[in-house]
Amino acid sequence: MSEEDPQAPRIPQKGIFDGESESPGSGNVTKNGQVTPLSLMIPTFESVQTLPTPMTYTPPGHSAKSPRQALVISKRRGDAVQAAKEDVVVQHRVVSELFPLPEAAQQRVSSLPTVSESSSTADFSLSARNDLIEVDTVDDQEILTGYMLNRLDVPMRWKKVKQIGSGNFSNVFLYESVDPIADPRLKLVSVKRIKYPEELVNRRALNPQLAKDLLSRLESSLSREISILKSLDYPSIVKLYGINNPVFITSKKPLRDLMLREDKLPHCDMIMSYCSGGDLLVAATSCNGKLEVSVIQRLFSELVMAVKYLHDNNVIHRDLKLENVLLKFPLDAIIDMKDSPVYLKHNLIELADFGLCKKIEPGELCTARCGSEDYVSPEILMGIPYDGRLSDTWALGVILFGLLEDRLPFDPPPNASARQRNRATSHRIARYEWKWFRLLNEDLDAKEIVQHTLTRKSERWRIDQIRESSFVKSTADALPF
Ligand SMILES: Nc1ncnc2c1ncn2[C@@H]1O[C@H](COP(=O)(O)OP(=O)(O)OP(=O)(O)O)[C@@H](O)[C@H]1O
Repeated sequence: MSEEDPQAPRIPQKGIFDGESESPGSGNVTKNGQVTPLSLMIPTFESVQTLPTPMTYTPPGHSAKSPRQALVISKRRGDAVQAAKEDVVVQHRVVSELFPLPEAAQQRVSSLPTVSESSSTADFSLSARNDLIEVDTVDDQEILTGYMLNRLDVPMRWKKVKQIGSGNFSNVFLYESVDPIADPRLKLVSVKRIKYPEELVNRRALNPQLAKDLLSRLESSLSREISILKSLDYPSIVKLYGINNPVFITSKKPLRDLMLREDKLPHCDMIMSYCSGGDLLVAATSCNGKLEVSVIQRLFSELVMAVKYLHDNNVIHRDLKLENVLLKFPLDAIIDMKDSPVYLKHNLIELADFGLCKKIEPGELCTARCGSEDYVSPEILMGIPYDGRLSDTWALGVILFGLLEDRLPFDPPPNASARQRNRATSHRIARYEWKWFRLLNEDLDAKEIVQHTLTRKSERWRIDQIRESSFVKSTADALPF
């Protein structure tokens, strides 16, 4: 596809937002002059019928948002503070879900890759099977045997220390080497253990077609994540060192191959670099809004360099968010380093979670509606083909705003009325409805980045423009990588 916008469906009704032609904040004006909220429906577009689909799955018994409105609010974010305080990992189900649950029709699910981005399910080995799938679950595995990407023939062993994270698709653990190792980076590693959809694990009423579909999506996203991570080499991007089974590296259809061999769904452990500072969401939240602008500038500039590396290599991330920016050291240690030469010499972050990334052709547009609710761009919400690099720079704007304002831009504003609070985040995103509060009267060059990224795509800054902005340039120029 060309870089030009394809012929997206035009919306005939007045007052319905089309993501490009309406000005932010506009709506239907009634006879008495009141503005009614916009309706967000697109009649047809490939597999998309109704928009926006809220990009969150809320499991029964969980409320999607807690009433507090700050960076600490909502879903995983609400849990994050509690988790940080109690040093526990909180289970959460939010966003960027590749796997619809069987009851998805009634529930709120996001991130279904369109057919063009999923692999074919036609020859999936399950097709010949009955509807029972045995899953090799290893939740309590204390000793992990793994193979380095460059030495797939030599097993190495690590011992589990603790769980350090949890996402929709994985649990993440800290492991420590039990063998003598030459490379000190392999002493402490993080292990991303892929979570299989619960329906597969519990073997609940699984329709074989659905099972095939789920497994096919799982396999394609897993293979994509592994192959792209293998190809990346940048200090500020998480490193994939090894894997628990070489078949995940050597085969293009590892799940099918392993299922044929072992007659059960194999577990997948990705052995990766460890970031002892945890994720930026928890770190920033623990500062209670007191993160200094100079520290934000240092971390954000490095993040911009990481995303520039990706885009220069035709890779889009599609799930940029505070939770996926990992700190190499605890935030306190980073702040204490500020006056040391180390501060600008070494990478302080690693960008993680490449589960939704994609290698693209230079002008290619994407169609998969994926991402995380708070960070997703209007064009993805609208279901029109999108330039993944511009959706990444939108997400960078959300991240920077979040760090500067201590709240995410499309959360209900601090002074929101009850009606505004009840409105979906996607509604505010589609209307580009965000405002400065804390920084309203501040003259800060960081603000121009937010202004030029949280805007319609025809005006949105690309990564090189963010890199050259005054807020990023001075720091990025000083980094040796
Ligand atoms: N290398 C690492 N070092 C330290 N912590 C990590 C590392 N990798 C992941 N984590 C922690 O685990 C969490 C989940 O990891 P990750 O985002 O890769 O999983 P996921 O299942 O793909 O998540 P999501 O639901 O956001 O897609 C991260 O937010 C982070 O807190």
